[in-house]
Order: sequence, then structure tokens, then C-alpha cells
Amino acid sequence: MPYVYPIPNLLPPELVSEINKRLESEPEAWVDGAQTAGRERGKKKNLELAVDSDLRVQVSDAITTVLRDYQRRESLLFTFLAAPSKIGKFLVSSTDAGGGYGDHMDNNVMGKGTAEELRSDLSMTIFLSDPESYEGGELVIDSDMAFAPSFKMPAGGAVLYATNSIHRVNPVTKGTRVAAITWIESEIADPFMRQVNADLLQCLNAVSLNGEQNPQLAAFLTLKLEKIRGNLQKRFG
Ligand SMILES: O=C(O)CCC(=O)C(=O)O
Ligand SMILES: [Fe+2]
Repeated sequence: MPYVYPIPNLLPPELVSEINKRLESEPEAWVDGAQTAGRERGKKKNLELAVDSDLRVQVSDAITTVLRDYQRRESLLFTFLAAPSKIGKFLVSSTDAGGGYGDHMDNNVMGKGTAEELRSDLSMTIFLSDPESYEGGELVIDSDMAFAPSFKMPAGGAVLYATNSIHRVNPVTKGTRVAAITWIESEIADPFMRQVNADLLQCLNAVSLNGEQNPQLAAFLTLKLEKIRGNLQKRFG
């Protein structure tokens, strides 16, 4: 099974419309996206906010603040699944008709040699455009496989996937696809253990949300689940 998780409502709708408004108001901030593609530049046809532009930093910081907010249900899910230790700055991408990004692998290390260097365990695309507003532009994960899953999420929805999978963005045939993309270093390098940790966290969360009927049982299960999680972490890091 490929490690792919759609998260439908990662960003609140107010933040998505605020970001889209800002992006539309600064058409001069976009540059050729091939600049950030490294060896894959020939396959990439899109525009991106200049990496050092104020707008890119502001949009990236606003999204990261939501992801670091443990109270929101969807960012809780993101936290469980990713166990993020480092979240890279977001690239903001805009793809018009004729653009796309052919089959490729992302780099194992992002921001090499900078203060922001991270081991890219997970890649994440946050869709910012209304899916009705463009055609094509699906994100296809494990695109070298016969049954590769394909995603076109609602605005504010995300797809989190293992960085070691070949993937592509299908050609956009109409309209414009805007997305924010980043890479994440997880506290848990091993994908199998990351999955076990995510399952345990989901159990702990369910127990804490539904524990009123039987507080004693809830306390017992919480203690035991924390023990299992802690002991697994000690053994597998
Ligand atoms: O736009 C996307 O959904 C993914 C882009 C991508 O694969 C990349 O920037 O490496
Ligand atoms: Fe990629």
C-alpha cells in the first residue's frame, strides 16, 4: 500500500480565501517554477512565488501556524500522521492551461546546506483553487504503478504522501491550479512505525473525547496506550 493520505479540510476556508485574494493582488510576484526543480526542471511547467518574496514567506507562515495549531481536528490528523519535527517553507505554485509536472521523485533532502535543511520523509500538496475552476491538474501518486491514486482536493484540502514515491501533476487543460507544497521531516523516520504511532494517537484521541461514560476505563486505556507508544518509540526511535 502506498503511503498516501488525503486530508479534506486542512486549512480553514477563511484562510484559503485570504491567501487567494493576496495571490491575485500581486500578479508580479510569480516567477518560472522550473527554478526550484533541480534536475527535474525539464518536466516542470508552472509559476511560483519567488522563494525570497515577502508574499511567499507570509503565505507559508500563515499555513504553518495552522499546522502547528493542535486544536483543529484536521491539523490534529496531520500531526498524527506526519509526527512532524520540521515543516519546510511552502512553495506556492500556479499552473495554467498547458502546464503540469511530469513523473518525478522529490529530493531526499530539502534546503541542503541552509538552516532549513530537512530530510524529506513526506511531501504535501495543499490545494488552494476551487476544483471546479480548472480542468486536469490531478496529483497522481505512485504514478509508476498500474493503480496509482489520483487527487483533486477541495480548496484547503491536502494530500500527504511518502517522498519516496514517483508522482506527477497531470497537465492542466483549462483554468488555473494554485497549490502550496512542502516537505516534512518526521520525528519517526520509519514509515511502519510512523503508522503505528498514528494509530495509537488516534486511539488516544478517541478515548479522551469519549471517556466521560467510563472515566476509569478511559484512564486505564490512556495509560496503557501511552506506555505502548513510549516503549515502541524507545525501541524504534
Ligand atoms: O503541485 C503539486 O501538487 C506537486 C508539485 C510537485 O510534485 C513538486 O513540486 O515537487
Ligand atoms: Fe514533486
